[in-house]
Amino acid sequence: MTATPAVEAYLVLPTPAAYGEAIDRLRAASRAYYAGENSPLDDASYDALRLAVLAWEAAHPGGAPESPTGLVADGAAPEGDVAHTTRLLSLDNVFGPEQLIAWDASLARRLGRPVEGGFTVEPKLDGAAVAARYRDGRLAQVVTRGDGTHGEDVSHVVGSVVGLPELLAEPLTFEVRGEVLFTHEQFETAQEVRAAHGGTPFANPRNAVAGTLRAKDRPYRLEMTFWAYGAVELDGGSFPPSGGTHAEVLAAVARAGVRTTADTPAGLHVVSTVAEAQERVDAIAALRAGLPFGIDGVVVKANSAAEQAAAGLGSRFPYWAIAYKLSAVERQTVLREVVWEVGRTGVLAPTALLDPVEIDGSTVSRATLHNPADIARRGLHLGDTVTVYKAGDIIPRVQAPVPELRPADAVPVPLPAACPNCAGEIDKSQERWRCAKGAGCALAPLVEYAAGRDVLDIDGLGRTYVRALIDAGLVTDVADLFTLTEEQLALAAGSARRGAKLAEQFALARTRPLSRVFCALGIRGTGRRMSRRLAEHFGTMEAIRAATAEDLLAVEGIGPEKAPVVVAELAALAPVVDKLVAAGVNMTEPERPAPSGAPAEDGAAPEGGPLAGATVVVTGRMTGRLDGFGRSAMNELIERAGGRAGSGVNAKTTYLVAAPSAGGKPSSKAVAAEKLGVRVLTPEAFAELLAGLLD
Ligand SMILES: NC(=O)c1ccc[n+]([C@@H]2O[C@H](COP(=O)([O-])OP(=O)(O)OC[C@H]3O[C@@H](n4cnc5c(N)ncnc54)[C@H](O)[C@@H]3O)[C@@H](O)[C@H]2O)c1
Ligand SMILES: [Zn+2]
Repeated sequence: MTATPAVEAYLVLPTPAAYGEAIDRLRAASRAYYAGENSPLDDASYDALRLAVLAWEAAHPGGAPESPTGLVADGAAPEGDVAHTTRLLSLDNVFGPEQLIAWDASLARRLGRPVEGGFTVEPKLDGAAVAARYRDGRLAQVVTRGDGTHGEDVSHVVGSVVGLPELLAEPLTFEVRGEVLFTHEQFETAQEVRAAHGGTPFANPRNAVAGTLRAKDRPYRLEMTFWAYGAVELDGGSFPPSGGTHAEVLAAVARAGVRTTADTPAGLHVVSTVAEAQERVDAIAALRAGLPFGIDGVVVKANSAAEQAAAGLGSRFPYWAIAYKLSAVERQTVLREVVWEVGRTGVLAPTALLDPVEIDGSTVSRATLHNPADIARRGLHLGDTVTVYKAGDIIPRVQAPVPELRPADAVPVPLPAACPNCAGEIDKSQERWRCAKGAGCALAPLVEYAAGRDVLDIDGLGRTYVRALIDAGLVTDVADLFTLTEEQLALAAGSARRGAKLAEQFALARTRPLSRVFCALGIRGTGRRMSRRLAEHFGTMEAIRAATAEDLLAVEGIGPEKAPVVVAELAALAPVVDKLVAAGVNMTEPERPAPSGAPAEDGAAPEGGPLAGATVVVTGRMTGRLDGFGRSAMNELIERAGGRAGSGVNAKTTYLVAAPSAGGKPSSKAVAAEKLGVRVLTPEAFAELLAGLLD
């Protein structure tokens, strides 16, 4: 897989007037962007416009002395008064493999020979550049990039940036340069803290960094993270040692106690040729969706300090480094409508309908929203231009509105007054609203889910039969499934033969473990994993029913908010559970044989187990003994073996379980695993490892 170019379609500016207008738009966008305000353009649109301006300038040399394209931050960064030790520059971009090769060739022309010292490849962290000055081991000052020669003093952030310690173990004096950003987790927290203080939500993590660096008198502090990608001498000090390579400088910085790009899950890689660099770029691109922070590209640098010095600096960027841009994962589009659907547990799920927009290789026209409180916190209006985020195979989500672009007739997103499914009352006691009928409201999705392979596994009971049974009034809750006669089934299934087959399946379904039966009930917050934990902890349905909210707190993942909800909903479902018991459905969880050594106490994840301490990522269809194991069955298996199931391959992954793909082309996860030296196991080999658990 090759990382796809971010911008494929180039705009063409037809007239000098269009060119002038484009420059004005760029400048206005940059001013907002670098000040941490909402830009009227998303990055992809900004980049496309900038490329058009560059193309016009190339065709009309000397035409525009006032153009921002040659300046750091388009000359639009807020003015600062702290002089940089040496200029702190931006990076030039490439958008594809050919351009990377061309960059290598241009570097060779500057050096008068091909690059000999090799290259480094590291993530392009999507935050804001800062220079942090350590004097005698103490963090003395933090300065923004500004216009590249002068930046703003933002030392007020000292103490709230992970990776940038206030005190080093040794009394070193030097300046470290790197990126400050909000990890996804820190960003979520930041949004909550900000909302709690009545602030408007940040449009995205990058924008939040720019704003947070500049905000000196906020009543709250937001934690951010720093990773260094360079260091220079300060006050004539002798650190970092000169003459080394880029990788050596970062290693020295790391030893001093400051985090570097090498410490990120994407890592810092040293390679000899630009072809190898391209492979690393692709590998990091494949990791992107699973990274705990945003990246907008991959940076390739000449590793040798001598070659860096020989290549030199331009006005806007160094010639010895290049940013390989990845496609934007965030775009702006218009929020047209919000639809509400009732899920299997009766929860009302809002979905945003958007003007279609291309993000990360697919067209997005729907995105998830969380709940009414969250919609209100974000201040979303119908008609708003909103930022939408999507990476890899995650479900697109609406991040925030751009209030500056709100049309006059925009209205706050209307919230439903009645259940959109049954028109009944809504229970608003929790942040996630729910039909007062609970799982009883949306019977079809509940029964379809219950019949699914990962739950009661009633083969042959698909959507159509479920609807037919409900329409005929034969099924009014999940328990009714088990009292259906063969004749009734035959009627719904359309033939006696199929009816008999279904009856056989129902007989099997009666024997499923408690965890699956419990999951079929549709209690809020009890998906497959939570149902399994509950069943393993209590052992029998009777014990779960007898449990108080306090008893439930002993189960991992159940907190004081969820516990009473589970107790109340289970109590409300008493008639259904009684009917299930009467129909002879199994109500116990089989004892798990403790895999090895330590017996599993209270059904908690075993301490030992063949996968103890391991993180396992699974991709593709399983084969051999694991044939038919879906994602949740695999996760269950991994957890039972004492391991942790991961979703994306990164440096912490122990194994990737992947069937060799039919076309012979490895999946992006397999490519990433190979680059990171993660062991790849076939489903057969993995089954072998867990043989004791599969019998
Ligand atoms: N939406 C808008 O209105 C708007 C306006 C201006 C700029 N932008 C976006 O910003 C980009 C240009 O901004 P820029 O000039 O700040 O450059 P940039 O952000 O594209 O690249 C340079 C920066 O990358 C950062 N960086 C991250 N990881 C790095 C690493 N490992 N090594 C070295 N540097 C690393 C540094 O902060 C450096 O200053 C545009 O391509 C555009 O996408 C958007
Ligand atoms: Zn309802």
